[in-house]
Amino acid sequence: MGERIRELGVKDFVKAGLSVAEAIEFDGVLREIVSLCVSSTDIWRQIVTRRLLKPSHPHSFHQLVYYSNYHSSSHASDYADPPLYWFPSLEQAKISNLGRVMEAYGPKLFGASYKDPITSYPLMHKFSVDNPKEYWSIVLKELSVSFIEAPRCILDTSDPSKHGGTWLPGSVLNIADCCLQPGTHPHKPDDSLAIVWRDEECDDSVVNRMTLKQLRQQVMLVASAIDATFSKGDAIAIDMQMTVNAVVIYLAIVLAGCAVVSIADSFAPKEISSRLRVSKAKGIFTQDFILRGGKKFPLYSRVTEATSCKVIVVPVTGDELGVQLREQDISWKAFLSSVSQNGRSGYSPFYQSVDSVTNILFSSGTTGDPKAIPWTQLAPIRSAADGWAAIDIQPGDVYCWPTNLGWVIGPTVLYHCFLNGATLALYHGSPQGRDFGKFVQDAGVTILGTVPSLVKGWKSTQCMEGLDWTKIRAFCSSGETSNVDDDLWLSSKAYYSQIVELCGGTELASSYIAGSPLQPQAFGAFSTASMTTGFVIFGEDGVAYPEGAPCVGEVGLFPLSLGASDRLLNADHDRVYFRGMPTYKRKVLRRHGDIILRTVGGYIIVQGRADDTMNLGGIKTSSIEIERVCDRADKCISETAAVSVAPPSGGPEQLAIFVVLKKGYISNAETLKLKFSKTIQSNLNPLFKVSHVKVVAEFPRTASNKILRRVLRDQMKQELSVKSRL
Ligand SMILES: Nc1ncnc2c1ncn2[C@@H]1O[C@H](COP(=O)(O)OP(=O)(O)OP(=O)(O)O)[C@@H](O)[C@H]1O
Repeated sequence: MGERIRELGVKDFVKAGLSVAEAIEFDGVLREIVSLCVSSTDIWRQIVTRRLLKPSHPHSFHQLVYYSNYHSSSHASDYADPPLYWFPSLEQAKISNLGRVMEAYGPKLFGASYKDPITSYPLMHKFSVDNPKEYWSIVLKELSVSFIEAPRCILDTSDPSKHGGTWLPGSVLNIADCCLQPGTHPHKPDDSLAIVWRDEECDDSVVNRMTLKQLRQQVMLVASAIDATFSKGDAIAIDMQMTVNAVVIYLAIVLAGCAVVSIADSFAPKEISSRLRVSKAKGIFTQDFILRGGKKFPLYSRVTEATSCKVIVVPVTGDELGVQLREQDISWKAFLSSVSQNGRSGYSPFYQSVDSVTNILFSSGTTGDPKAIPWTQLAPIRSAADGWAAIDIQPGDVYCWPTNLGWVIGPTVLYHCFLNGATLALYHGSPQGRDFGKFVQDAGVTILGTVPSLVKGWKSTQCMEGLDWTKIRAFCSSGETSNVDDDLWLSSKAYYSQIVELCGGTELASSYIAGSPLQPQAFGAFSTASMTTGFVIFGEDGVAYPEGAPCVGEVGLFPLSLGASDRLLNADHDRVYFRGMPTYKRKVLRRHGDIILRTVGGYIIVQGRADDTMNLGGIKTSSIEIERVCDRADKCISETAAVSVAPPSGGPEQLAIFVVLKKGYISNAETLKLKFSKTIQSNLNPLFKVSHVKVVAEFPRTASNKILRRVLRDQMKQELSVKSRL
């Protein structure tokens, strides 16, 4: 293991971009480390613990060290554990949220079996799955959640038709009020910072700040205005950038006992219209324009094309609107001025049962039409608990995740912050350029959330070079499979901070697999099922593989889950998530549709969606497995998408690979076909044959940037059928 790193010398380091003096110094320390360590993992652990690799070093140098160290351990077997890049320290583990709770409760719960938060993590996880009532009664005390009427119990399983269980029955609360009230545990005084933000094109000005008290006052004012215009229970949409105003409006709608309809600001009128129709929205908050990358894009006009219902229009900059309004619509300023003097002095939150709907979200639609998923007040609690355990969000953290309230991450981030006492950091502009990175630096962001395509862009344009991101103690990544090399780049920007992978679903209000601050981490892999989540991996026969066994198959979630959906507005919930699923220990499993691989050491790698699985010559494989090796087949490749298609004349499925080239590179399908064949045959399976390669300018994606492989598959099918008719 790691023999390649033992062969590296000063010359190699200089070639990878270090100065001679730096290279000599690095070589000296590396030689000492290598002579002391037996395994690649130990070598890497020493390198990162001693902070030998610096954010200022060129990426080529980071690559040289990482890949030389882990070279021979890759592809050792299909189920080998992935290389580790991050390791928890016992000291840190003990002050993490979950570690602290484990130190307090561990000896009582597990007796002499309890050792410490790292060693005993598997025990604690199992406990949370087997005893969700006890786990939740501990965690609820850690979150900023208070009930006006306490729940009768944590979980009631007496109704067999409710596969997911009845959680916190009888309880009454207002979850937005929980976000806005000060508290001592978590530490959330009135003068703590609730939001910090910066407008685009104000990159040299100080970061704006809003305390919890100021946020509460603003939210109450908007909630009073909502009361004056709408009725309790109304669905009210938000189609805006994720600005401070959007966050205030979101919380105000919930505080007023209405339901937010989340619509991403990138949608076309048709998509806006269908979301408003499905949710029966009574009104919509929007902006006159969107400001992104210095350009203004119309938004109000898109919304009016979609609906005749009342639109409340927030100006993108300043106080005045840049558009003429329809008769039924109203400006933000006029809307706020509808509040009487009385209404300005305070507001009584609308307390309602825990299962009332607070938000209607839409899944991204990679497998079909987007599903309209109602979030009750349980979903925010679940989201916050997930962030508490997996991301270890704490008071004092400054948490930034560029997204939109129309994607599950949007509302998730709000609850992550406000129910855990962290500060939300918002950049009012595009996250793709250096300006965003400067905001991250200036705001002192400690947790930065990402999606893989964003990281790919930052790395390839090198726009973040020279910025100081070393306050970041954890990155997060979600939405799509991340790319190992992009993550190597990202993590290196903060001396190899952890990247917490999260994979879940809008309908779960959480992740089902995640990283953990209590376990060593590997790029692009998950180290655990999220707390309280149990699952099995089952084969095509529907039979579950033994617990913990290395295997690959479809995931089936244990059905009991606080915060997971129990209804859909535009589809049959039972049919979508339960019908036709295998049972395990006499309980029907919940469908999630992901194909996952479990390694010998229990790491999990997402292989894609069940519908993206292909059968190549009788061997089942997944798109993502193929793309992982093809992405690295040549320097000219930006990304690849693999699909399989049945030829028009019938017969076995054929493998087709779509390629997007890096800017400024050229290549042709034939050359790439040879390269892909070679790398697939040597890294995956000598029997896999690449039948078609197509270079395209970009991939079709969902509005949230997920590759639509079903569209590529249809496109290839069509091309093949045209060819066969010629
Ligand atoms: N970190 C991640 N790594 C790999 N895949 C991920 C990750 N995060 C999310 N995903 C993928 O996204 C899915 C969840 O996305 P979402 O809830 O928007 O539903 P969707 O499946 O894309 O949409 P629809 O249900 O409408 O088809 C996961 O099941 C998984 O396939």
